[in-house]
This record gives sequence, structure tokens and C-alpha cells, in this order.
Amino acid sequence: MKTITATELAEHSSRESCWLAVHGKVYDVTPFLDEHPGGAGLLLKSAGGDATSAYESIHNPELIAETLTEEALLGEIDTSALPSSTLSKEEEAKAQDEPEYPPLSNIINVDDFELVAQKYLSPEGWAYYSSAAEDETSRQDNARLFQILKLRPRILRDVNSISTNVTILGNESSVPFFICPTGFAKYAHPNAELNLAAAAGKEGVHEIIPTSPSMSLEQIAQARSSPSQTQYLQLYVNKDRSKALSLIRRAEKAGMKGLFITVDSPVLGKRERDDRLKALSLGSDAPNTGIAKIGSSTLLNAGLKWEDLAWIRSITKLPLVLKGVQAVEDAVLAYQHGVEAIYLSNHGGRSMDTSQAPVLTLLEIRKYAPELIRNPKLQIYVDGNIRRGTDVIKCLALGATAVGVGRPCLYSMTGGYGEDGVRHLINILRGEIIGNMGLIGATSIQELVPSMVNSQRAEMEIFGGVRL
Ligand SMILES: Cc1cc2nc3c(=O)[nH]c(=O)nc-3n(C[C@H](O)[C@H](O)[C@H](O)COP(=O)(O)O)c2cc1C
Repeated sequence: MKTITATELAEHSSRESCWLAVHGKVYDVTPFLDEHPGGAGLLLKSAGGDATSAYESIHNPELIAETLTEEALLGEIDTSALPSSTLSKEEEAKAQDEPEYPPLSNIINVDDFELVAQKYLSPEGWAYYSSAAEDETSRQDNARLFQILKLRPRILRDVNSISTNVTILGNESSVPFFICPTGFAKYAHPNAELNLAAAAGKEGVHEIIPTSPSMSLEQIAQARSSPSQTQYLQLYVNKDRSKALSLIRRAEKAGMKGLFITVDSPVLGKRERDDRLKALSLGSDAPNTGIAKIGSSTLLNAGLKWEDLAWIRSITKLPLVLKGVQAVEDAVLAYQHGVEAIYLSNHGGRSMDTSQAPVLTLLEIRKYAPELIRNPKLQIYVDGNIRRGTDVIKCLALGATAVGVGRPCLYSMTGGYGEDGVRHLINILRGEIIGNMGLIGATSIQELVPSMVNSQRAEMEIFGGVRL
């Protein structure tokens, strides 16, 4: 491969000729400038120089080869000849001026991590992680529903010995919660998904890896603490079936134990905080191109239909879960289509704003299709602002098998906490679940029953017009 000097690279730093070095390889991205989902401005920021750190901070290593044509690769460069950083002056000043973060022992609850994350994350990272769609009503509503569900503790039961074990898709988990799939984990920590995998393995927790992680699926699989550690793949079913098939084969080969097919985002929700920030920083170069748009542009498939499930079933033996079921009618359809589990979620409020809270969908299922609850052929998972052990207990008592935790897993890696932060988060939640099971009078997950939850207020919000 041709060798390119740093001087030669620096000569191509304009819209007319834009070269970038990534991982020691030089690419001519001039024809791609206007196609870049993040806008030309982002590429031009690193034009004529080393874009590795900017690229790595959000993209996974394979994306560049998947996106650019072969002709775009011009040659190799001696990276030691390049300036080590492409940070802007403000970014460099911020890095030197980094605040000190509290020791993990001072992090007492899940929300404490969010305070650290808000200080640590770049404005883009914070906007991408914390935001939700439009007015963010659903994100707030996910929290509100847990507040109006009240618990009815039972007394005088021997709660000396408590087990939080559950079986998810046939795999043992030490706790009834798992790590949700989340994109762009590298904003939180350079080792991103490696931390999540290592922490999950050491704590006996399951995790779902997103379709497009910031490291390769194989690297994440290798970060398991033991070969039996359970990881699943979240799947945005690619429009191009050959690409979807190839990802499923990679998931099987990497030992993933199930596919979580995301169905709540045929198109992207309107993430205004994210979009606004990008528009402000890049001006006219990037109207409406927040991080979410950058990441999802090649992932989402507006044409996906119920019939496609049969195709997925025909090409893999992995258990199938539909992630993002939001109405009892679809829960029933999913059951009829023979999936192993449904996952009630509104994407943390990030897809359709004002979509109802997943725990309300759980109540809807209890009312209209009770046969689906604790059905041996169908597991039910719930996510959306699970921040307390009591939130977990409410979902399980109402019939969920397990719940997912999203943003807090990202936040727990920030402030340099990495893997230790994720383990601390898991243990905070585990401790709250055990403590609250003791208080409610349950020694195992099976002993959490619907009568322990006073859901009367929330039930008044259930849609009355369901026809099955
Ligand atoms: C930053 C971020 C990225 C996400 N990326 C994905 C994704 O790639 N695929 C997916 O199915 N869900 C994704 N989600 C949704 C989560 O899997 C989950 O449904 C949601 O975060 C749960 O709500 P919580 O964050 O309030 O716990 C993402 C959520 C966040 C916050």
C-alpha cells in the first residue's frame, strides 16, 4: 500500500479535497462529504489530519470499510508523524480542567451516577444519552408510573434468606434485571462495551449488545469473564437481507444466546436536544443531524413487517424477542407468531413521544390478555426508567420475568469508573431489590405477586377501547 506523508495529507484539508487518516490509513472522503449522516462539517473539522480519535469516539471499527468504496482508501501513513490530538482548543482546555469525581463509595443510588455523567460527558454525549423524543413526555411518564404504583407489604414472614435468581430465555441470571442495548457507549468510557461485558460476567448479569456497538461483536464476546456468560444481540433487521443474515450468523458464531428484535423504531424519533446541539455547533453544514441520526441512518428498516418474523425464524435457532411492544394487541400477535418473549418498551421515551409507559402496557396485558402473564411459552420484560429496586419489584409482581436498565449503565462508566462503576451500579440495584423483597415479605421472585402492588390509580389510565 502506498505511503502518504503527513505533509501530503495536510494539503487535502478543504471541501474540494478532503483526506483523513483513521487508524493509520488515509481516506479520500471528498465524494462522501455530503452523504455523511453527521454532516460535512464534522469531517471537515479533521480534514488533512488524524481523525482516529474523533472517529473512534462514536463509530465501531468496521463502519468505515462498510461505508466507503475501495477507491477511497489511498494508502498508509506513519501515525507517529501526526499530531497526537485533534481536539479543539476548548476541548483541550476542558480536558486539562477535568473535575474530580466522587469515589464510588460516595455513589449511593442509581441517580447519583447521572450527576457524575452530566459533568463528565461532552455536550454531545450528554445530549445523546439523556435526551428523548420531542417534549420528552414519555421519558418522564415512565418515571411517573412507578410513582403512582404503590406497594402493599406483607408482614411476619421469615425473610432471612432471599434469592433474586431468575431464568431468562433458559439462562440463569443472578438478578431479575439486565443491561439494555445502547449505542455510542464510547462517550461514556473508551473501553465502553468491554467494561459492560466484564462487569456483567463478574456479577452474573445478562446484557444485550446493540446492533451497532462501538467495538466489534467479536471483541465484546471475547470480553466475557467465562464462556457460559450470557450475552444477547439486539437486532435492527437490516433492509438488505444478506446483511441481516450475515449479522445473525456472526451473533451465532460469537455465542449470543438470543436475538432482541427492536420494533419500536421503524423510523427515528425526533430527538430535539441532540439535533439542536449539532445544528448550533455545525451551523448550516448540519441542519437536523444529531448523533442519533448519524447512528441510525443505516440501521432502521421502515419496511419491516410481521411476516418477516417467519424469515428470521427460518434462518436461526436462536430464541426471538420483540423489543418495543407497546399495546396489548401486539403482545397477543407476538404470542401468536411464536416469539419466546416480548419486551415492553418505548425505547426509554426516545422513539414516539407520548407513547404510554411500558408498565402501563403491562397492566393492559393483565386486563385484556391475562393468559399471557407468567405463561410458560412467553416471557415478558419491561424497561423504561428502572432506577430503584422497588421499580423492579413492581414489574415482577405484575408479571414480568425481568427488567432492563438503559441509561444508568452508560452513566456508571463515566467519571473514569469503567468496569468498577458498572459493578457498583449492579450491586446498588441488587442491594435495593434484596432489601425491598425483605420489606415486602418475599424470599424469591416467585413470591412477588400482583396483590403486593396497589395499581388502582394506574389502572384508571388503561385504554378502554381494546378489541381483541
Ligand atoms: C443512549 C441510548 C442508546 C440506545 N440505543 C439503543 C439501540 O441501539 N437499540 C435499542 O434497541 N435500544 C436502544 N436504546 C434503548 C434502550 O435499549 C432501552 O430501551 C432504554 O434505554 C430503557 O430506558 P432507560 O434508559 O430509562 O432505562 C438506547 C437508549 C439510550 C439511552
